[in-house]
Amino acid sequence: MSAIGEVIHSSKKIVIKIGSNVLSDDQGHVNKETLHNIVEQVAELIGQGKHLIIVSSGAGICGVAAINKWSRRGDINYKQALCAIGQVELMNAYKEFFGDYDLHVGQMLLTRDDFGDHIRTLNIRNTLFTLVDEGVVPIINENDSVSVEEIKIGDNDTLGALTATLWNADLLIVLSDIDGVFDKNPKDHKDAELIDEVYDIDGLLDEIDSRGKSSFGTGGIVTKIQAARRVNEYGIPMVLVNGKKKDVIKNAMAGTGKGTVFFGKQGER
Ligand SMILES: Nc1ncnc2c1ncn2[C@@H]1O[C@H](COP(=O)(O)OP(=O)(O)O)[C@@H](O)[C@H]1O
Ligand SMILES: N[C@@H](CCC(=O)OP(=O)(O)O)C(=O)O
Repeated sequence: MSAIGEVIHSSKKIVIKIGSNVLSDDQGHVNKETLHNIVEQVAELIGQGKHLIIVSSGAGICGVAAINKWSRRGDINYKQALCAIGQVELMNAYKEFFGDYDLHVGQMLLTRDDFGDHIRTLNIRNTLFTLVDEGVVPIINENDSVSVEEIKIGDNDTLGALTATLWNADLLIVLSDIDGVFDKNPKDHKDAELIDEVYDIDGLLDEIDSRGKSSFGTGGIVTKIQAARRVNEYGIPMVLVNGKKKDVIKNAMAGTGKGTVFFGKQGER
């Protein structure tokens, strides 16, 4: 079996982070086919007895499509208003699609402060454990409408990693719009080569060109690598695969398909 397949099979508690570009089309409408396929795969994992938490981006871009204006407004109050609108669109889609599998969803909107406060982290943990124990799928996003610069987490790769460590997950899966980490941006370079296993993150950062990100993305590949570093420090591996590809998790488990798995030094074999 492939390393990615093995790591997903052997993990019981999994956090899946889904990027804006995976969820929305070029105009910002929820990409229903892709999202439904991801939900189907999550439902299947739950059916196999795994515990799942979703960290979902996409509020901002779904807000643009929903209200059909303000897309070019740079002012923070408009950005926050768009997230308030788009978060509803996003959750409507999740509620509808998980409903097809008789699964309920619960929304949690968090800020950086929540992760720095002992009582709040305890409450987050309690809520997460209760939802998951009761078979409900928690869907987390940053609380963008209240997150001014000073208290912002800033990107959901980091939020995914913070969630994975807080919940003591066995694995973080990041779904983006690329097949994994390459030696250079595959969107700009046809000859970019995929790196399928990473044990040394400092070495990786020295080795690759990490410039550029997708149109709606926030952090690019750098925040994904930082997220890997964060979870690897706790002994949690991270898998990066292309969430736009149909059945990507299923195929990874079957040993087909591409991706990068970050084991970190602790996972060195
Ligand atoms: N070396 C690299 N390997 C893979 N992707 C890269 C690399 N350098 C830059 N990128 C860019 O990072 C993007 C993914 O990050 P981002 O746009 O933030 O996505 P998401 O919305 O999934 O968080 C890719 O679309 C790609 O253009
Ligand atoms: N919280 C923001 C997403 C921030 C973010 O990190 O986006 P992405 O890089 O697409 O994962 C939103 O919902 O629009």
